[in-house]
Amino acid sequence: MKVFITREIPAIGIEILKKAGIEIEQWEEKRPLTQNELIDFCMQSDALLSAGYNNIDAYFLNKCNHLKVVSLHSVGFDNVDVAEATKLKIPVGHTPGVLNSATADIAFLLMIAVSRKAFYCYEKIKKGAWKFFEPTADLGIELEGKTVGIFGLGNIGFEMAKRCKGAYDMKVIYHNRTKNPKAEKELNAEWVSFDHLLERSDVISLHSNLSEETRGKFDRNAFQKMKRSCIFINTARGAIHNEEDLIEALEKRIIWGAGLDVTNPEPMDKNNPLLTMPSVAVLPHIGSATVEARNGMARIAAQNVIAGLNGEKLPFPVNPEIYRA
Ligand SMILES: NC(=O)C1=CN([C@@H]2O[C@H](COP(=O)(O)OP(=O)(O)OC[C@H]3O[C@@H](n4cnc5c(N)ncnc54)[C@H](O)[C@@H]3O)[C@@H](O)[C@H]2O)C=CC1
Ligand SMILES: O=C(O)C(=O)CO
Repeated sequence: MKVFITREIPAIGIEILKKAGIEIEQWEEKRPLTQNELIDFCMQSDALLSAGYNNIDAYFLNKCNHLKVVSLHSVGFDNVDVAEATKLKIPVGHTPGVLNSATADIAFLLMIAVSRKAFYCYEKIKKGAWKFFEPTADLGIELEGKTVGIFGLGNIGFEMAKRCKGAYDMKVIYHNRTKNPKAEKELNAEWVSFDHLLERSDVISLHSNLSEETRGKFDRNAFQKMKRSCIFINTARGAIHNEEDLIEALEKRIIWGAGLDVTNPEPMDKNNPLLTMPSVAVLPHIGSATVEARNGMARIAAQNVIAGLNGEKLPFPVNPEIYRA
């Protein structure tokens, strides 16, 4: 049995696969594979371990419908046509849980960085523009006792809410498809409608999946409903907000600031106007970039491959319905 891996992953994942006697072929180049290259490699393999947001669409899946498993080295699965995989009975695996703390830390870091214009002030020093102490310059806003609105209160959203509550005694409100009893009990979190989330939050932090329902949901209309002092944080997926509308909202001071770990497209162009705005902080999609999280992801991704190749239920399937009936 052979697995094709689309980018270097932590050694623990390779060790687990080797121990299970699985042959490994890995993409060695730094550039991302084209879809045709991906198809060519997968034609020679029984499983795919996708570690670089490859486009796993209906075309790919139908070409490679012999695959016994598509294992993602990520929790997000918006790069996969899951409905088509399910139709073709190809199990898709992902890596939930192990990256909750790492990703919530980045959301929390961005929130504080934006509230105090930290990235902008750092750039100021590097440019030699720090001349003297100015009592009215670079003023931020404080977070203590403010309201954080979580959009998508699942695993990572819960960890972000916990940090906000614990560090700043923030009031937690959230908008999610379903209510989250654990967050309501432990964090006194309150479910609110989408409009109330926009209107009441001092900080809005996105933690939902990217889907056709959430694509572009944070647009001009949404920004206009937010407080003028609102800080907008996105560590979920860049396509959940409309970038043009976000730039406009910041330029016209409709909202106060924004912190992004994810952009659309990625990488962000170095001349993007967001990169020079005082109350904006941008990071290059490093939410899960800790040793602990990445090792956990590699381990789970390898375990999903092994289960798929053995014809067993994946430990962490995205489409568990293929095992029913
Ligand atoms: N920046 C980074 O490096 C990382 C980004 N992510 C992103 O974070 C997302 C969330 O990850 P988890 O918390 O593990 O997933 P999760 O499945 O535990 O939580 C997602 C939550 O969003 C909710 N949701 C989905 N669509 C919604 C809608 N239309 N309206 C309201 N709520 C909705 C779901 O009900 C669920 O509670 C991933 O899908 C991924 O895109 C994940 C890890 C790292
Ligand atoms: O897991 C994900 O979905 C990421 O974005 C990176 O870990």
